[in-house]
Amino acid sequence: MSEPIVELSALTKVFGRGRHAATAVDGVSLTLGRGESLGIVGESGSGKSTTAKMVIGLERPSAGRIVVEGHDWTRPARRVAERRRRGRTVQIVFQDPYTSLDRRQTVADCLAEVVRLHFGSTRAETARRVGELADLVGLDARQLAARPRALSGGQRQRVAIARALAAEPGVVILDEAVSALDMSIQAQILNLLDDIRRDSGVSYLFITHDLAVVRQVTDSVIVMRHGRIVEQGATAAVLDAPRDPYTRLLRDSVPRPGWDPSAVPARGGTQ
Ligand SMILES: Nc1ncnc2c1ncn2[C@@H]1O[C@H](COP(=O)(O)OP(=O)(O)OP(=O)(O)O)[C@@H](O)[C@H]1O
Repeated sequence: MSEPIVELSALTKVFGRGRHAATAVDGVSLTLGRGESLGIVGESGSGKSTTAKMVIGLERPSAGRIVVEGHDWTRPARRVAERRRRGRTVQIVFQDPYTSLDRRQTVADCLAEVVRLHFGSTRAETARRVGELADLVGLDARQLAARPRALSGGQRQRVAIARALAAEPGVVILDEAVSALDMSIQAQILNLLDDIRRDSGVSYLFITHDLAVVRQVTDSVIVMRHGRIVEQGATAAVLDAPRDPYTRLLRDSVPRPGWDPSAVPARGGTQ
């Protein structure tokens, strides 16, 4: 494996207290290497997003350790400079970028803001970088001048990806980032993400419930259930010959030619 960029050890998150305590993430350990793409799959509520939120500091771990680029990120950053450094190192793209884009800002202004924040660039440098980012994700001049409401879902997701890349991060977490897009747009965005990774060496943590997406864009995969890792390994090996009954169930639940829904065992069968 390449040099580790994110290392999680026995990461745990318990929401609530006493009788109301619920363990959302239960002792998750994983390593993401520089330039690698790691998938986290599992059904709704299995703890995928909570794991991601702990990495970017949106949730505080109850136990365990987070190390990013060799620095301990388990505790929240106290100083502004440290918060900014962390924000620059790991970026996240959510399923619905509309909620996280400022409706009053043009796309160009939105990207320029991030470039200035992280690099303090001059106007000319910022404009040049915004142009590069737009080229990278395939946004044209008209789209750069538009506000988010005038863009399609796929175009907005390109903006969200460009904004994440504007910080020149080592890691981008993609949390169901292509789930809301129709199949052809999804394929375009996945190809784009693949090209960007090859050219820039960025690492992806790819959170999804969609095994077809995992197969297309990840090198290795982790399968989560009830907050725990039930299986992990190289993506092709896990998907072609799953060892865990839950992974088999996930795989067999995906419709494909000749698929027989009646052959998928009931959930209880995997307990
Ligand atoms: N802020 C919170 N307070 C209490 N419980 C929470 C909170 N956030 C998440 N949970 C619970 O933690 C568990 C894991 O949720 P999480 O969102 O991480 O799952 P997920 O695998 O990402 O699901 P989905 O694919 O639906 O987003 C769920 O049972 C959820 O209800």
